[in-house]
Amino acid sequence: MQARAPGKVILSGEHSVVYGAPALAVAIKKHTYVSFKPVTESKTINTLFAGISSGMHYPLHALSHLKHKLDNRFEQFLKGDLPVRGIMSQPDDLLVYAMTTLMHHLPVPGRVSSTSYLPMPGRLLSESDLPLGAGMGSSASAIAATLVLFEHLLDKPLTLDQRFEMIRFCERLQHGRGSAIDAATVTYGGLNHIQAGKVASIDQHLGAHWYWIFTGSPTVSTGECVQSVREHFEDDTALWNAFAAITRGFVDCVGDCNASETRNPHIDLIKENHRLLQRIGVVPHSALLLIDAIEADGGAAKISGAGATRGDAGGLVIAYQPDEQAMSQVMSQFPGYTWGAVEQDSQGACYVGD
Ligand SMILES: Nc1ncnc2c1ncn2[C@@H]1O[C@H](COP(=O)(O)OP(=O)(O)O)[C@@H](O)[C@H]1O
Ligand SMILES: C[C@@](O)(CCOP(=O)(O)O)CC(=O)O
Repeated sequence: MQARAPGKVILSGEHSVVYGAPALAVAIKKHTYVSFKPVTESKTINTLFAGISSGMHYPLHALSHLKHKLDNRFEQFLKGDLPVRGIMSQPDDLLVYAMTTLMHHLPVPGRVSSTSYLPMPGRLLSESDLPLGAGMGSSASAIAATLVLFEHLLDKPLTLDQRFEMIRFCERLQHGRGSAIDAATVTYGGLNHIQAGKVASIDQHLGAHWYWIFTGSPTVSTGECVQSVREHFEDDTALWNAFAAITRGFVDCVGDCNASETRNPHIDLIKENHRLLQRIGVVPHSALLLIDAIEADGGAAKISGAGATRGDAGGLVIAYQPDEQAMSQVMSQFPGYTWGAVEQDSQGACYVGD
């Protein structure tokens, strides 16, 4: 039994979304796959998450306790008594928490005690095309696939909106007070407009010429980056309005631009967006060199996601370059970076099969 969920890239609106501006993000054809194999003679959920851990055993009878413990730690985080990284003890906790949250939510006839929440024992496995902490939404993607998997297993489907809310709820253990961007894109797929926690799907295709480039994991977490930007720019309404205007520009032209013969307005919007991201200090020097090289060849590029307020790696960069050869040539000057075309996935998290 397997489910999968896409990753995402943010086209516009990172950071400004925190101050009420809109954001535009797209689900991409890079997936997390989560599967479950029942093991009847066992009494645990045995995790096996490729590239994440060598596996943990979670006794079924202790799952409710784990959930309460993590919920309490989140409260401590909210009070400022615990850093966000202190909420979970190990990376495996997140998907086990997601599974347990779903069980607790479901109406179980005659449920009288916490033991009636028990799921069946077995192996919970995952593998992913998404690098962790790289601005591609790996945690929301893994949570979404886990929820879909157990919804199917228990024959209790959530509505898309319920699933979106539950992903946001679980993701808070990893991201603290993050925005709805990741939960929205992994749930609904395609292009999404996110503002003040509300999501609207945009029935358009992003089109060609978009690229993602991974410039290495930032040493600073998304939460720290957001905090540092907040300290300096929280009250700069004019700045956040300028970001908002750019995102609205993207939304206005996203479908139409594909058919246009004239100079593509994406290029100017991305350049403007990049200048504003530089102003808030989230574009490290290495990313700047790459973006300058892409601009010199007639394209445009910007940080996608939190970026980094210190350290040399800037995480994910997205580029728009109509000339495919120019893109390959410029990337040959940066052999350390992985990159590829952004392929839109119109489908959100879904069940794959038995
Ligand atoms: N394939 C996966 N299987 C299990 N857990 C995953 C997987 N991908 C991500 N996670 C969870 O998400 C965490 C990474 O979250 P984070 O560093 O915030 O990355 P991102 O910004 O890509 O969401 C991991 O430590 C783990 O708890
Ligand atoms: C900086 C921010 O706007 C986007 C962060 O994106 P990511 O975690 O780098 O994918 C924070 C948020 O929206 O929660």
